[in-house]
Amino acid sequence: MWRRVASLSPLISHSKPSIHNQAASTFKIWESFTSQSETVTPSKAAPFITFVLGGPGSGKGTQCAKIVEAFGFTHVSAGDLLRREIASNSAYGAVILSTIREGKIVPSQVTVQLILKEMEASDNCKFLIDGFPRSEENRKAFEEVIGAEPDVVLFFDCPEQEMVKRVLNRNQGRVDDNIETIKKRLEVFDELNWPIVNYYTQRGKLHRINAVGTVDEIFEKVRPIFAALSK
Ligand SMILES: Nc1ncnc2c1ncn2[C@@H]1O[C@H](COP(=O)(O)OP(=O)(O)O)[C@@H](O)[C@H]1O
Ligand SMILES: Nc1ccn([C@H]2C[C@H](O)[C@@H](COP(=O)(O)OP(=O)(O)O)O2)c(=O)n1
Ligand SMILES: [Mg+2]
Repeated sequence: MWRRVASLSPLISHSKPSIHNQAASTFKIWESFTSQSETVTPSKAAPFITFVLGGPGSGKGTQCAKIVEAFGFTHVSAGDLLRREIASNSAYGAVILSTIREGKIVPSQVTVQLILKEMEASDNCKFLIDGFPRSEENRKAFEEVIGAEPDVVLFFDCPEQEMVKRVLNRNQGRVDDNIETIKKRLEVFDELNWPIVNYYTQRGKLHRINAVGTVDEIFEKVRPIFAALSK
């Protein structure tokens, strides 16, 4: 495992080394990495982070499962973490539920803390952060709290009509998988997603993937991105 991660390390970049070092102390994995190889410098041993963008129903979760299987990432789904929070009747649960039901975005502070906790609890160092960031506010909050930028950003680009069709057929009993909420989610997505896409395009990190096709066809476009990194 370490060798694979070490081989990914030349592609790992971090824009704010000082904040990163500060946040690094919060990662158990950081300590284990730095003690595992004498050739590894701290900046190379940081977590390898992939953000997974795309509208509702674009296939993020489905492709994440394939990436986990093929490349050993840990899947951190922002939506799943928020739904877990609702189910646990936590202090934030009611607010999260009404926000999701309205098709809006939960305050970044809440989501980033949940993501951070999940990353801290993992022994893995390769993370797929699915459904995040969904706004510039999300993106900035992550950078401030975690102190690192993603190494790779995937964007599953899917026509609205196809996304609506998939969400309505999803059948997972989700409160937001109904036509009224989907319309709102698509409006929010259209309003907030493009600045994020533009930001990571400018930074040379974005991989735009046409999300129309079978699950396997789409994964064949995803695979080379990670295969190249682990060479
Ligand atoms: N390429 C695809 N073609 C058709 N249906 C798909 C495809 N990928 C995923 N699905 C289905 O569409 C629905 C939404 O997929 P999901 O992975 O949950 O998307 P997201 O996480 O982006 O909302 C699910 O029911 C899933 O099985
Ligand atoms: N970064 C995030 C991710 C999800 N949410 C909320 C709002 C989203 O509509 C719901 C569901 O997110 P999820 O990623 O599970 O949704 P899809 O898989 O794209 O259908 O959670 C959020 O507020 N902030
Ligand atoms: Mg999903």
